[in-house]
Amino acid sequence: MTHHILSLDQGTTSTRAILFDAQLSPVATAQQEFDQHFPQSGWVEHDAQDLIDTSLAVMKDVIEQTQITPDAIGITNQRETTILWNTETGKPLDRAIVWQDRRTAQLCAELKQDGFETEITARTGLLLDPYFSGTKLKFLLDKHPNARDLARAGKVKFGTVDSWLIWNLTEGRVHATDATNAARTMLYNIHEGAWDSVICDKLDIPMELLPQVRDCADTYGETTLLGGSIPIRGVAGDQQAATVGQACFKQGMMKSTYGTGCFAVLNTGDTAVTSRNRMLTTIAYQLDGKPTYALEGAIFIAGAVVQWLRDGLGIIEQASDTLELAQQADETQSIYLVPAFTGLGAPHWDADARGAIFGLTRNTGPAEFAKAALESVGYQTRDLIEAMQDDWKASGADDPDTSLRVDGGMSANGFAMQFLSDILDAPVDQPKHLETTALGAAYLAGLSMGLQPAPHEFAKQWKADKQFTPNMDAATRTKKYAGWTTAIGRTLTKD
Ligand SMILES: Nc1ncnc2c1ncn2[C@@H]1O[C@H](COP(=O)(O)OP(=O)(O)O)[C@@H](O)[C@H]1O
Ligand SMILES: O=P(O)(O)OC[C@H](O)CO
Repeated sequence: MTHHILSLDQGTTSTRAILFDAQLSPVATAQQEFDQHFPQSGWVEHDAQDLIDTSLAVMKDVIEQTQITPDAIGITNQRETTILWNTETGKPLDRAIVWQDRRTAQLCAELKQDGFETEITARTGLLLDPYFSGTKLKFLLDKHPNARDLARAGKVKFGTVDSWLIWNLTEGRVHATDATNAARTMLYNIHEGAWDSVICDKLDIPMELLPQVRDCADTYGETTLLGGSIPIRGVAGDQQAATVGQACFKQGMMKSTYGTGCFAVLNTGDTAVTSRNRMLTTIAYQLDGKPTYALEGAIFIAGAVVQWLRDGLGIIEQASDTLELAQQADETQSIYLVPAFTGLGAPHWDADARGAIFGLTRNTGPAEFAKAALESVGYQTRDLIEAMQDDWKASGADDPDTSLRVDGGMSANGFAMQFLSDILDAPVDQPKHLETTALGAAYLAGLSMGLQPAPHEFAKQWKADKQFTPNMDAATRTKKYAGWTTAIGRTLTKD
């Protein structure tokens, strides 16, 4: 009998549901955007109820479109975003603090001065940065003075978005997260596979409020809110779900997702590789109680630079216009756009850097801007990949895979992907369905139900729809990348 899995992808700007059939082909899709709240400079919040409402709406939509009740649900989500709620009222204590929110920068700086970053990295694989949940949670507990006592009495719980969704979908019966989401909280010891009491003590976080950590393919209760009783059987953070969806199951394999930002993940297998280049050590996925580790690099601005060309400069009408425009650019101009609109992420981690453009002449126009914007994504990816590969080789491992699997909205841009291949001097592989995040969550749920084959069998089904191969001579590549390195050097606010 054929079966269907409903994948829920709760992202930063929108919530999507995709119903997959037994072959993991998409059957129906629904999407809803929700409001972003910016109460102060550098603060980003979501109304936690919006995340529930849009999730229920899109899931009901695909069920209504198809009249199919899915066999299971897989959840994938924006990571790190922090929610605290009262278990008696079911209401959040505050708005969700989103991963992009920088309000705890000062607290992180103080903890760094105390020398606490070494502890954080050794235990969690992360850096001491406001990006992660730990200091956001401390902020919320400090703001609501009785929250700690209520937490100790089991009346206040914490969760990343996955836990909040599971709690609501199971109507308060299950308080759980998966290992990949836990690994982004800065409270989870990725080596021991347990919440870390030293970090929780330091941040004054009562451990009673933390969710139970489970595998990515596991049981997460059932929901009766969509008609019938549907089990939740797969959970992973969105970048990790994309790693699964891209079938990067062997160590040395890499994927890079190009949405608003870009997140590159390198599977390092059983080894949690410590970075000497300020990359993150994280969990790619956890199956049968066994974590598979990864190195991760995050670029905050990728497709968002194209949005800026459209909404900020008004030089294009839609994102895809950049392709033709970039092809018309004057080859003799060397324009570098460093899109540090919200600082620079890995490997620089310079929160104070701001965007810059170099090499302008009187002949510079929209075409050169478009080209420089698309190229900036390739250059930034090379920065990440070189840092991760260096870490990987320094760990004594064999050379990593040279090919890069790409997905996400911006990977539809042929100019950007060809330049990426040129500047990396490596093949860039694109699968047919770019919705690999949702696919990964559906696969995990199917695996847990026994409806999908083991990872190595699933990996055989992965096919590149398009491959970009390097077509740039070595001298040009070296010269162009040297120009980028100079541009970055002139943009950074610190050495
Ligand atoms: N053809 C294209 N060329 C360049 N950028 C694109 C193209 N299509 C989409 N994008 C960019 O990709 C992003 C949307 O991708 P998506 O995967 O939906 O992102 P997210 O999940 O972060 O919202 C936008 O920032 C948009 O500017
Ligand atoms: O929701 P996205 O696709 O922008 O992904 C956000 C990341 O999970 C943040 O770490």
